[in-house]
Amino acid sequence: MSKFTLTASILKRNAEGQSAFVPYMMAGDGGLDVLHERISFLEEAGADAIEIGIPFSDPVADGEVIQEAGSRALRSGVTLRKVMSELQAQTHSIPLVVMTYLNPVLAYGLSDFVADCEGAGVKGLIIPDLPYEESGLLSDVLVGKDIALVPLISLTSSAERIEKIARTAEGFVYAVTVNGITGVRSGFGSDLMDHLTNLKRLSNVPVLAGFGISTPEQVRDFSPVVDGVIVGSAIVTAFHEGDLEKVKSLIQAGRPAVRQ
Ligand SMILES: O=P(O)(O)OC[C@@H](O)[C@@H](O)c1c[nH]c2ccccc12
Repeated sequence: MSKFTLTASILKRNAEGQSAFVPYMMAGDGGLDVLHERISFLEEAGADAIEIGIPFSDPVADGEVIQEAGSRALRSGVTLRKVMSELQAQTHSIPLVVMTYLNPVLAYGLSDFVADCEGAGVKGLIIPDLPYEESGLLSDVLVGKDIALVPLISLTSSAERIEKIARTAEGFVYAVTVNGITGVRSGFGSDLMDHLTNLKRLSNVPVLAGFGISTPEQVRDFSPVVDGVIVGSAIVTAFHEGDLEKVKSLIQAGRPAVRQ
């Protein structure tokens, strides 16, 4: 068993012959009041971990759908601090992965942030603007904690860099499937499956694909190649429109998948 709860949750799903599913939701979209309800819904629908986005004023990696969800949350006054205290108020058994840009974390204070994550059931962090070379800043404070610092690997990284990041990854490897920002895509590059197979070979932790995956068919296409998928924009849109059946069908799409 891995030392991280986050990894164990993904491996457990894979051990059942199924692909893991990690939905992304924007904290505070629809109001902070619905945060716990949505987490419970995703957990009951079969998610293996939940990526919780923190709204931020300058979300450089986010596409239109996530940006708009972030703006809605910001307009209603949602901050990292408010999300953390809401998460601490009621914990869930599903591992939570907080996705935030670095600035709000620095403003919060690194060690306060990590302590509050521990009290909130946060089992992983994704910080897209924290480069691998500077990850020591945070990993120093995470030593001995059950909070994985999940790295993103982009398609344009050099082979050397890919290898280094994959070998030292914690929690899982977030394999970014497209060049560019988050959001719905109709197709993927032809070399993508080779790239993902290579990442799986190099990595000691599960490899999850994310960016541009928005339909049950796409979820199914990825499930034989990687250990799971991350779906953001499609989930955010479905919640915004109140289409809970769509959320369920995305989560169930890779199951039962026939995996080797
Ligand atoms: O929305 P998509 O294309 O399904 O991609 C997932 C993505 O939204 C989520 O993981 C995410 C939202 N913002 C990010 C910033 C960087 C990396 C990842 C993310």
